Amino acid sequence: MKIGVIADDFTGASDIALTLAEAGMATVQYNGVPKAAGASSSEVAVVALKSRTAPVVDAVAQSVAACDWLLAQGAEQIVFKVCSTFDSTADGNIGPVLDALSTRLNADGVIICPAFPENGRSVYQGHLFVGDRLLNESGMQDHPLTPMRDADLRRVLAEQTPRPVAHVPLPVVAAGPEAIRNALPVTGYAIVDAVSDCDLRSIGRAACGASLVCGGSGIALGLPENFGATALTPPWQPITGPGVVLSGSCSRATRRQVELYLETAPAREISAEDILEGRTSVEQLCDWVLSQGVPPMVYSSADPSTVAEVQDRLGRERTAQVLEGTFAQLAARLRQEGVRRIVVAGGETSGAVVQGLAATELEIGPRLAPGVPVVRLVGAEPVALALKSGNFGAPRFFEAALARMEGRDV
Ligand SMILES: Nc1ncnc2c1ncn2[C@@H]1O[C@H](COP(=O)(O)OP(=O)(O)OP(=O)(O)O)[C@@H](O)[C@H]1O
Ligand SMILES: O=C(O)[C@@H](O)C(=O)CO
Repeated sequence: MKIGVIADDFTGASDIALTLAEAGMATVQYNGVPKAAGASSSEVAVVALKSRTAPVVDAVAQSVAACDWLLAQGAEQIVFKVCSTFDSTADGNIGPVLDALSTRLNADGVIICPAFPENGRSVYQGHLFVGDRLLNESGMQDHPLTPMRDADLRRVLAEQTPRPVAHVPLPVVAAGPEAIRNALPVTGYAIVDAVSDCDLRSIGRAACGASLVCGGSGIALGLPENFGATALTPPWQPITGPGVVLSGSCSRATRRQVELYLETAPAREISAEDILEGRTSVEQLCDWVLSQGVPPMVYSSADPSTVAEVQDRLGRERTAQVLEGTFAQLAARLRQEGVRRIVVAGGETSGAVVQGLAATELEIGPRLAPGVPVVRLVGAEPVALALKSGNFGAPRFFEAALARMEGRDV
């Protein structure tokens, strides 16, 4: 194996798996740290963790276990995949996980760059932008689990680690891989600016031979060339059968997608309180989904003020547990009942659904949108999944994804 990726959430895992698969590397996504050896034919293994919002000690333990497994499979380089909006809680988890991985891999001067220009994320003067807005004015300041209220990544990371955090500015990046390498500090980390894919390719070349790099999926754009890979479109065998959309994401892009899908398909909104007070159950939801013709949608997506009120009443963790648990159980039941196409919106929601489906391994198919591949849950009855990050995808993503799963375009 050439590249081993540790992803801090499940949509992020399929995002970077797509980048590496499109660059021509044989890529498999594992959900959680596998118990056995991986496929010997794969060049990239992406281990998807649900560690972004986990307590720090758990996030560190899971990440180090993933790293050890990847090293045991022969990984030559480890990538720590974080969100392109650098999502982290007040306690971390990016800094503490990076510290543990750096120690494990004896890495210093580690490149960190979450830029993903195709989806509007760029890093300039050490600050993260979403489109033309600073991160803390992009909507991410209201994220239900990881509100991002500072766009200066040097400061955000410095609060999470005792190690020094340096900065490699854009003019150095523009000067090419050698200039970037020369600008890396001898200890700690470097936030590296990037505003284009060309910058990311240079950064990838600069990372040739580095034991550890960290970023969004954009960080992987330039890495495959270091291993002699050439681009291709991952193949896809259509999967037909009943479909469903499960949306737990409250991000702006998802709320628009939900709004538009509501115009064309049957939908049921769920709330943590309805579930806790017995007004909604997994059984009822399952029966309702199965009785629809057009692939229906079950969603909890709500605006920031509704989310804040619910979290005040029930607590952030309890709300997340109840909603994610419902989506996970519902997905498992629906699969048993023959549902074969599942579109999931939201990273935490996707993690819960994939765990509910007990999916240990996913094959990466072609892109449905930048950062979102269609993936196949392998088995006697294969299931097509789309694990969509909250802010990714065009307004009519749900409909398009369900069609592409069965080999149609809309
Ligand atoms: N109606 C709701 N009320 C309160 N909280 C909610 C509601 N719906 C969802 N949430 C919370 O929002 C979280 C959504 O997180 P999720 O990671 O799935 O979406 P996202 O943050 O938009 O996606 P990504 O991480 O890919 O950007 C849920 O885990 C839950 O805690
Ligand atoms: O990098 C991103 O934005 C996504 O892959 C992701 O991790 C969102 O959860």
